[in-house]
Amino acid sequence: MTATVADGTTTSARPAPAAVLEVRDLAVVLGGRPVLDDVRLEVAAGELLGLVGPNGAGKTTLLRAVLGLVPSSGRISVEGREARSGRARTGWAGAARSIGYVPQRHEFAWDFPVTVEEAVLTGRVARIGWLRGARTEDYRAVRRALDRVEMTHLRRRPVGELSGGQRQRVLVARALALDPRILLLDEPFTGLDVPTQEHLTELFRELADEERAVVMTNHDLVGAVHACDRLCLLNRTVVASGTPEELAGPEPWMAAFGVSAGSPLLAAIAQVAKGRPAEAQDGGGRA
Ligand SMILES: Nc1ncnc2c1ncn2[C@@H]1O[C@H](COP(=O)(O)OP(=O)(O)OP(=O)(O)O)[C@@H](O)[C@H]1O
Repeated sequence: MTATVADGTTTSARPAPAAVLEVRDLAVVLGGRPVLDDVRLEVAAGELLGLVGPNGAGKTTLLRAVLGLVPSSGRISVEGREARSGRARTGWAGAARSIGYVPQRHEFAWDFPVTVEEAVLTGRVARIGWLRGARTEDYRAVRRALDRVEMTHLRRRPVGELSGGQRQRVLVARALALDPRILLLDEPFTGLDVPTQEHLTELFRELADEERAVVMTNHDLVGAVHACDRLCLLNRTVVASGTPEELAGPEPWMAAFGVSAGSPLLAAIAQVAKGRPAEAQDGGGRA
């Protein structure tokens, strides 16, 4: 595992496994303003990566750039195949089948008159296509995804009648309906109670342990330090990245978040990072 700090310092504890998602020199300009610059990121199979940074740091934009939803330049490769090279989109259609995306909950049209099952089926569009009908295998994939998030019993419920936690599970199931190698989750815990957060964290851990690369943005920094194998501290560019243990010191957090040395946040992060169980320090359930 490698910890890289923006000043170029790199420490390496063991060789990094092959990256399933690789981002190089990524830049995004929106409304004439640079939002991301020189972003470099690698995520390996089996890894749960926390993408953290202050409001407006570009976390959502980074996920959207990986999905090809915002104009960008740089190189993005998915499972070893280039989805973007320079300014050219080369293999985005193929990449879309490998990536499951869970947007922020408010981005989904919950007042649309569809059932849970139908909403999850929309996650198969990259495989089915817009104009073809769903087949038995698609409904089977939906059923498996709903089982996974324990929502099968609510499959005929209109999505507008669901609670916040149930809606979050539907969005996760919708992403899982593709059986993706990469899962991108944008603030999956916002507005959820602690038991629901813990339950979803366990699920994300399991999904990573199945050799998926899981990336989640999270405003709960202490929670991210506790749960993730590795953290990427983003503020327009990658300020630092490494395991929670490698990032236990205050400097990267002060640089990324602009907090002062006396911030209680720094002590909480250090305490959680150093107190993580040995198996978590070794990358969760990964071999
Ligand atoms: N469509 C857009 N046009 C212009 N600027 C945009 C657009 N979308 C996002 N931005 C700007 O890009 C910057 C990064 O936004 P982004 O939503 O990626 O940040 P974030 O780290 O996810 O923030 P938060 O934690 O508040 O959700 C912000 O300054 C935002 O105003």
